[in-house]
Amino acid sequence: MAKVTIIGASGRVGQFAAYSVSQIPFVTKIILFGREGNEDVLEGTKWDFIDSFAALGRNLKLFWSVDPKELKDSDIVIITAGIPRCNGQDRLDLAKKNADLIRMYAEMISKNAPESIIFVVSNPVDIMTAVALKYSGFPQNRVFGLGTHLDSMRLKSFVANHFQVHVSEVHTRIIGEHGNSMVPLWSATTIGGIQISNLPAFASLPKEEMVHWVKTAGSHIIAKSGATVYGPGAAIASLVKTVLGNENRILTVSAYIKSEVHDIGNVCIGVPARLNRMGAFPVPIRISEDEVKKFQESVEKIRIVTAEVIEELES
Ligand SMILES: NC(=O)C1=CN([C@@H]2O[C@H](COP(=O)(O)OP(=O)(O)OC[C@H]3O[C@@H](n4cnc5c(N)ncnc54)[C@H](O)[C@@H]3O)[C@@H](O)[C@H]2O)C=CC1
Ligand SMILES: O=C([O-])CC(=O)C(=O)O
Repeated sequence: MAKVTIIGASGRVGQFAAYSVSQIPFVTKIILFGREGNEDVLEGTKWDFIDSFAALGRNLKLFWSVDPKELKDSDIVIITAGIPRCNGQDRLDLAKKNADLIRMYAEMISKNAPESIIFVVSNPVDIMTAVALKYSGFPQNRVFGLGTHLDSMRLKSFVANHFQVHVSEVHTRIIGEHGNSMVPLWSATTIGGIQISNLPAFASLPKEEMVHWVKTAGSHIIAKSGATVYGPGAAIASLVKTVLGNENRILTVSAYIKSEVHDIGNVCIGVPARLNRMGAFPVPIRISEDEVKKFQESVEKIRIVTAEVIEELES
């Protein structure tokens, strides 16, 4: 039994995330939360969802609301509200615009659902996670972001295709910024449990092309169809299932690190974290020298923008 609230439920990502979350068997209540003025969209979406539940034989309660009091007793609140980037923009270009909104929602959640877990999706997700952490006042484990989970899934799909294996045979991850400075961890990539560099086919793996694709996947999709929707929605639901199902899986989310990766810390960024009913717990890891260097660069980039955004919010 779990209650999930989706803030930004009139938007593209919010809607498909809500739909994907509605397929998790133990989710019994969903609130489609939106801003005033969007009541019609939320009402229409609610009835469309209810039709889908009838068709699929799902039995759960689903409401929409613009009233913060309805956040009460949410187990997890997903924030998808915010401006998306347009063709040609970088995710970081959204930082200052979306920060005010995330601050407002973090304070709202803290007041109305003080025991919940906050799951941030809005971009730039690492910085918005830091804003949500600061203004909710929640402990670090109870605020995390989608981070590089979707990037890791994108890479996994390419690697599986190259090796002609099922995606479940591939364990790989990308850490760092959900953006240009992301760092693929080949040192932590296995296929069927075998370290990828021990497989002869690794030599012909077009690693640079693959990583380039992962870095540009979002902008490519936005240029062609206007928005990324199904990838993020499914990735969001799989994290919600992991958290609320207390699965203790290790997935790569944006979380506050202290010193888990080679003593680098005091920032919210994509790292492997154990996810369970208490939230996200970064796992201490050791990676190759080259990966540490790139991760450090990614961290410093995010640290600077996070500090600028928080400074502006405080002024
Ligand atoms: N972290 C990730 O991997 C991903 C993040 N995103 C991010 O998610 C966010 C939403 O993307 P889409 O759903 O495509 O956008 P959208 O434009 O379809 O929906 C935006 C939602 O935010 C709400 N919103 C916008 N400005 C608001 C304001 N001032 N006050 C209250 N609500 C406001 C809208 O009402 C709507 O519900 C964007 O920031 C986007 O970049 C999207 C895909 C993946
Ligand atoms: O690219 C975007 O702006 C949306 C996003 O974060 C993604 O799909 O990775």
